[in-house]
Amino acid sequence: MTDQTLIILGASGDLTARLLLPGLGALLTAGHVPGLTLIGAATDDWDDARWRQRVHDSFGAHGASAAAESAGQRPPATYTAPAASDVADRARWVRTDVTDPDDLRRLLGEVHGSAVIFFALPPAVTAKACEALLGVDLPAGTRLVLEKPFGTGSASAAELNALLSRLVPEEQVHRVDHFLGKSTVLNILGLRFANRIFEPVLDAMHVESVEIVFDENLALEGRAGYYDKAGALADMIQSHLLQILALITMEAPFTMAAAEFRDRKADVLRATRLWDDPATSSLRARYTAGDLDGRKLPDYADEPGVDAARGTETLAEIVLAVDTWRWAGVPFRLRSGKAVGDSRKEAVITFKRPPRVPDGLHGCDQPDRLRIGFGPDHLAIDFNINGPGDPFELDPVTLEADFGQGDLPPYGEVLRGVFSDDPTLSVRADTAEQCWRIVEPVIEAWHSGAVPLREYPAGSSGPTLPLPR
Ligand SMILES: O=C1O[C@H](COP(=O)(O)O)[C@@H](O)[C@H](O)[C@H]1O
Repeated sequence: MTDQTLIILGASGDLTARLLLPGLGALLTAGHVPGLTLIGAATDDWDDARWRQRVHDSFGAHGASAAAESAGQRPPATYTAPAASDVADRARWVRTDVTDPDDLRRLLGEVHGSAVIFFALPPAVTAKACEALLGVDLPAGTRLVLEKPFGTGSASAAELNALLSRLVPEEQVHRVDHFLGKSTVLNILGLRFANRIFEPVLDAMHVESVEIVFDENLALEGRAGYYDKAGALADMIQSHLLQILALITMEAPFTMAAAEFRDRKADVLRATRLWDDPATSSLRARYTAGDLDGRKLPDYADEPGVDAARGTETLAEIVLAVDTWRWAGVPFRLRSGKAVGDSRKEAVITFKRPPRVPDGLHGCDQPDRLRIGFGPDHLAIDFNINGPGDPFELDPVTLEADFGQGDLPPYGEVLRGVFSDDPTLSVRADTAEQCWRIVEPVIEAWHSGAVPLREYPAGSSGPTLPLPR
């Protein structure tokens, strides 16, 4: 493998310390990316020593634990293996205005081997940095890695895509969605396409509804600068939860080659739309002061850095239709909230009732369900059997299995794809635009005030929408 240089633009930020560097540390510790040089770049007046300390800290046990725990995984002891320490010891800080072509040219002069440029920047700055890069010769094979949110709507995503296509070929653009690096999310593929049991009943004939829920008991956690501009819809649904929907609904690719896998995901997202009017198919709400796990949380509007007038939602829910032969008529509820008391992170496929239960079998009307947990990672099947006691009295049972954990935390998995030039787990240009297209009627209705901003006390379960029948 040739030497590579990872340049992080916006390297002094929270994303770099909290997720990116721990993921990188895990990857290096697992023996990937030999010969890596790491360069941090931002306008901050840091030096190599300060950056190296940041890298060491994030590679160390604390950062590693945070990354692993947020992935619902058991934290490994440490990521400061010699290979990771060595990269941290040699890391360089290059003070850079990422919107200035001269600065970027100087920065790229430091590249050893091929370059990976990670934009750990807000969307507007990312676009400016890409424009500045148009005036710079990029080393052959340069990969560009972009974080969510990718644009702020389908038009700005299309503009950014057009800009990126002038810099490098699409296969060298990696739009990161770290949920695609979660082992439990990727397990959906094995569950669906490597078994005979489930796939034949995953369709509109057998499935009543599908829920994809990511309710967290985390609140704002000091991220107002980013979150207050994004909100729950863009932060979680437009990005991560639509990727999960694509994995649950896509047709089987012939091979796992990036092009085929991404084609199948794109097919199904193109067929996805809001179920009905945003007034009935979307919900937005914001937490007010409350108690959560013994912590007193302030009203979201009083959190430091929040602009209450912006009306940002901390809980969003939408109901979608997937207009394919397989799924037409099945409602998909996508929901995510912050500061929710009952932390629930799962996809639940609820099956229709059996066409007829024989007279004389009685006592239980629980529908069959397949539940895929995203933290902790597990799989459960709820169904009815005769059970103990009266042999004609039905009882609900649950078969459960814990998914084995992946070797790497989600950011490590995604970065592995970037460094090995494999875009399978990255979001393709057309898909990024489709994901905005799907939520745009909701955004417009929310902006026009057609859907009121509801409230829920922090620590409560928050409001929900009735599912269409
Ligand atoms: O990208 C994000 O994801 C996290 C949830 O993912 P996890 O891997 O940390 O469980 C979410 O808390 C955050 O708001 C969002 O930006």
